[in-house]
Amino acid sequence: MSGPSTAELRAAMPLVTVRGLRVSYEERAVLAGVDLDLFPGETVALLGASGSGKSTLMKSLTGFAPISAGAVRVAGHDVTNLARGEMRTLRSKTGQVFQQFNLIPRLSVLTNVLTGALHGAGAINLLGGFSSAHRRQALSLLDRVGIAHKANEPARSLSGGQQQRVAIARALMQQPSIILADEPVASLDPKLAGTVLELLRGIAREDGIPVLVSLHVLPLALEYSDRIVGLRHGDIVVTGRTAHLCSADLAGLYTDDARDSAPASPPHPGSAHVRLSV
Ligand SMILES: Nc1ncnc2c1ncn2[C@@H]1O[C@H](COP(=O)(O)OP(=O)(O)OP(=O)(O)O)[C@@H](O)[C@H]1O
Repeated sequence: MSGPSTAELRAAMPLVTVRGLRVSYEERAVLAGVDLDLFPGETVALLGASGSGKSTLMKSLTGFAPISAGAVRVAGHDVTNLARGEMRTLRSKTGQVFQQFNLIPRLSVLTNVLTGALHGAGAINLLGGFSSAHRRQALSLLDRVGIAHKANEPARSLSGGQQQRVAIARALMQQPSIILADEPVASLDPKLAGTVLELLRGIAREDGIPVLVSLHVLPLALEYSDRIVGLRHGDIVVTGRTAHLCSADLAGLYTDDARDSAPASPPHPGSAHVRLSV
């Protein structure tokens, strides 16, 4: 199945709009004025060396980073100015997938998926347990990620790749408007990594939601994303359709330099400052 065309992506309204985002920790700028749009149905790979600001950018989308300047809108919410109670709504719409899966090991696979419904809060009666509708939904999601046969096994008995599928099903239980996956395959071997990224990309397309996935392995980004955004010292220095980029365009993200860890603005002369049209 082919991905959304450029025209289709452009026609759609971005679900995420970030403009001039600055995040500082103890007066040290970690994001130095980042602009980003995420469109429905696309998988965007976020690349950059360790400490370049990938996780901070993701945290900024859910209000977990100390934003000092700029505008961040996610699914209609102004993250820099959330009304009372809006933070919970925003986070309930944001499916998150992590490197270490973050499952509850002793609980069954099915129960782990059901915990995704807790983000919706009110609908769940914790004392009474989950509704049969939620159970049916969770089972159907486990089927979708190819792991329904493990529903009653404790999560700890699953392999890493299987656990990440459970974590993805849990994220889908939230009926998310967006999925943020922070190094979701860093603990998996390359073959499993590919299948998990293929799954995420399929979800983006089928459900028409953006998936933002941070990765450390260039070939995986080049194979499993529609668009690439490369951070260097808190600044986006490479961005473009994946089909228009190659490893050489991205190498500058990882070159050493003599800088301290403060963000570069303007970028270091040796860095790739590539902007390709979407
Ligand atoms: N809570 C915090 N307090 C102080 N500094 C922080 C905090 N969180 C992140 N930083 C700093 O911000 C910079 C960017 O961190 P971030 O985790 O966003 O990088 P990253 O690109 O995701 O790195 P990695 O690939 O290693 O996960 C780093 O220098 C980090 O030390």
